[in-house]
Amino acid sequence: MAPMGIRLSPLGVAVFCLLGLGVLYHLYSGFLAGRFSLFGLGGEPAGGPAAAGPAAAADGGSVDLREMLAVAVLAAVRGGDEVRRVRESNVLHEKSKGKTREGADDKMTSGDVLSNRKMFYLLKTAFPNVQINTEEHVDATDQEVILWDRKIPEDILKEIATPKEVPAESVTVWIDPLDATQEYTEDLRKYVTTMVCVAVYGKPVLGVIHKPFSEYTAWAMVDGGSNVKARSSYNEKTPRIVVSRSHSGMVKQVALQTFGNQTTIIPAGGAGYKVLALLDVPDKNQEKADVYIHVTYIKKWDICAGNAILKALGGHMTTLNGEEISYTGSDGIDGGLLASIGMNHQALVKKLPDLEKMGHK
Ligand SMILES: Nc1ncnc2c1ncn2[C@@H]1O[C@H](COP(=O)(O)O)[C@@H](OP(=O)(O)O)[C@H]1O
Ligand SMILES: [Mg+2]
Repeated sequence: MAPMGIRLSPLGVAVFCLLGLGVLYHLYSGFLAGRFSLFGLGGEPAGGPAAAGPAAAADGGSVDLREMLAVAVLAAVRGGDEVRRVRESNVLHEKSKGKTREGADDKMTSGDVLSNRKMFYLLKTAFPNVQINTEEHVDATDQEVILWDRKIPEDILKEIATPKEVPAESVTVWIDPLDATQEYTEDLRKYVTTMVCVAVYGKPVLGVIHKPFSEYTAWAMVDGGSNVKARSSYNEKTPRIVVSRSHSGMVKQVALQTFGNQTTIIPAGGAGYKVLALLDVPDKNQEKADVYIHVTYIKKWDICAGNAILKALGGHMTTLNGEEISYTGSDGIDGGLLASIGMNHQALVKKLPDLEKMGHK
């Protein structure tokens, strides 16, 4: 006989244990589902978001995209301060990193290097577990610990009410510390931008384009919010086409062949500037265009932020064949670029001539 008359019924113990396990399971699965809800980003690894969540939690933890946006804006502005300071000093220390495939000088200045240092270390210190790809070399012996005060600006909080958590290992950040370096060396300041992009599973999700000489910043998050919008109308029939002024290749021939001789071509520097030309940007130095076309090789840090912003606003940036661009893996893309908003993008793709037949490649 049990002492004090307490007898444990085996059935009671079993029911109690089962109930306990049920409560634990409920708490655990609910917690993870909330933490890693990917708010319609798609592109999760095989097995879906349920597979992504626990695996990622065990590895690099999660990051909040709303916080990443706050730091990305700060990084673009701080990098831009360096870009402006160097330009105003008139001591650019301009040099060539080599040649592009087409034989143009691939330039770099102190503006690129110092902006890169600020932008990279701000993002890396705030988010040590995410992959960051940047245009310029990061000097590990010249580190700068720049702490983020963890404040999310009001305009971001107003647009994006809740945190957006994703697994840290799903994220790739792309930094362009100085877009339009060629034009920067020519003192064509309006074309210059600093850019940050965050891709999740290779899809561009948030983008920041900052103009250091106008102190204007555009940002947007797919399924989140933005501080910039599309214009109310675009000319689809005879569009104004913005193209590269220093890496043009056959772009003018392509544009005229596609849209006819009545089409206006606007040569401009910087991929960031050219994406802003498609949007409603309150900057008197910003030209306006209906379509952005690029035909030569281009790097992902040049285009990711613009791609994310266009996507967030309902526009498109694809290769000239209409293929989506994946922002993981290699640094560059070969298939050219077509960017549009407020028009039928696939119809534009169909109109474009076959570049291979035009002898582009
Ligand atoms: N064929 C090419 N090869 C390498 N980089 C290219 C390129 N065409 C454009 N780019 C880069 O893409 C950005 C926009 O180019 P563009 O002003 O000609 O439209 C510039 O970035 P950076 O200024 O950051 O180097 C430029 O160097
Ligand atoms: Mg650059």
